[in-house]
Amino acid sequence: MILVFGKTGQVARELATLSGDVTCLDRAQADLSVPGACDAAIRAARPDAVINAGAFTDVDGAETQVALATRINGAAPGEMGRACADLDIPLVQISTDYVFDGSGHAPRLPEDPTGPLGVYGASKLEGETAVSDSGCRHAILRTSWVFSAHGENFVKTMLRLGAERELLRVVADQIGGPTPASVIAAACLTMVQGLRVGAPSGIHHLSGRPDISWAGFARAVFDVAGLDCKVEDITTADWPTPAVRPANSRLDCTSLMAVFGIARPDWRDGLRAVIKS
Ligand SMILES: NC(=O)C1=CN([C@@H]2O[C@H](COP(=O)(O)OP(=O)(O)OC[C@H]3O[C@@H](n4cnc5c(N)ncnc54)[C@H](OP(=O)(O)O)[C@@H]3O)[C@@H](O)[C@H]2O)C=CC1
Ligand SMILES: Cc1cn([C@H]2C[C@H](O)[C@@H](COP(=O)(O)OP(=O)(O)O[C@H]3O[C@@H](C)C(=O)[C@@H](O)[C@H]3O)O2)c(=O)[nH]c1=O
Repeated sequence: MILVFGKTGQVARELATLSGDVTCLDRAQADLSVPGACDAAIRAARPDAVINAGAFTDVDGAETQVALATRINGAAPGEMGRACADLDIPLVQISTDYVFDGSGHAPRLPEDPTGPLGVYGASKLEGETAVSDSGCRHAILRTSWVFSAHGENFVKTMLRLGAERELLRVVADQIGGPTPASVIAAACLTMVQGLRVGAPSGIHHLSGRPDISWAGFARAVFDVAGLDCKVEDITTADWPTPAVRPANSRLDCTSLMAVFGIARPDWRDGLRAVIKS
């Protein structure tokens, strides 16, 4: 059995759909903000592997809830890692493109220098380090711009706003790869299997192709949904937010193919499926 944290989230919901071998825990069963809760949950469940799909994902909210975001995204994964090391089971930790500073135009490799611009990214980077330092067999999967039919995401925001308005202003100078939650869930399961049969611990990237701006992604959403809403390209400076987002979120995903045989998905397929559902 694979134990999954973050039951109500986008990725965990897809994990539960994909596999009958997962047990997902919600906040009431394991509160990631409470020291000891993850350790106790793992020891009680005695799983064969753990996937952490739980996180504080409110990027702007993290700027003012620093301690809580850091506890959930930084300390809790470390606690999971230490429990997994003790029980000799693998851990898959999901992380984010927001650990990078967004400079330049080249796709980031897993080993490239990090430099988070905000609290969310910094807290997720702390989680990565804590998992790496825990001594467990692990895979850290950095992904980006996650969307699904459930929960909070950019696609659902665009569908809501696009149905109400004729024109939306959307930033065109932040570039990244939208990624279906279902693809991330499938990748997590593949990585668990790989780690169980000896794949090396490490960090990998997974994002949908082709890379695009948020404005371009919004246009694709309206196109697929048949919504008559225009998109005006704006700059990051035109859309001030509490947290600074990276301009270049391109991820180089080749190591995921090399180690686990997982290819970059075309996000347009996922978008059609999500909007249809
Ligand atoms: N969303 C995105 O665009 C991206 C996400 N990621 C990463 O992917 C992973 C999955 O993200 P996604 O599925 O979108 O996440 P969601 O925001 O959809 O879900 C987050 C989950 O974490 C849970 N959670 C939050 N706080 C706590 C807590 N204190 N105790 C227990 N559970 C808690 C939430 O529970 P509740 O419903 O109770 O709040 C929810 O189940 C995360 O690690 C995230 O950082 C990476 C890149 C992009
Ligand atoms: C709603 C809206 C947003 N925007 C901009 C703001 C921002 O720069 C960009 C994306 O907005 P959001 O706030 O939805 O996205 P954001 O919460 O920043 O998404 C991030 O979430 C975390 C969890 C991650 O890990 C990242 O990979 C990424 O997916 O779009 C517009 O320009 N116009 C709009 O109408």
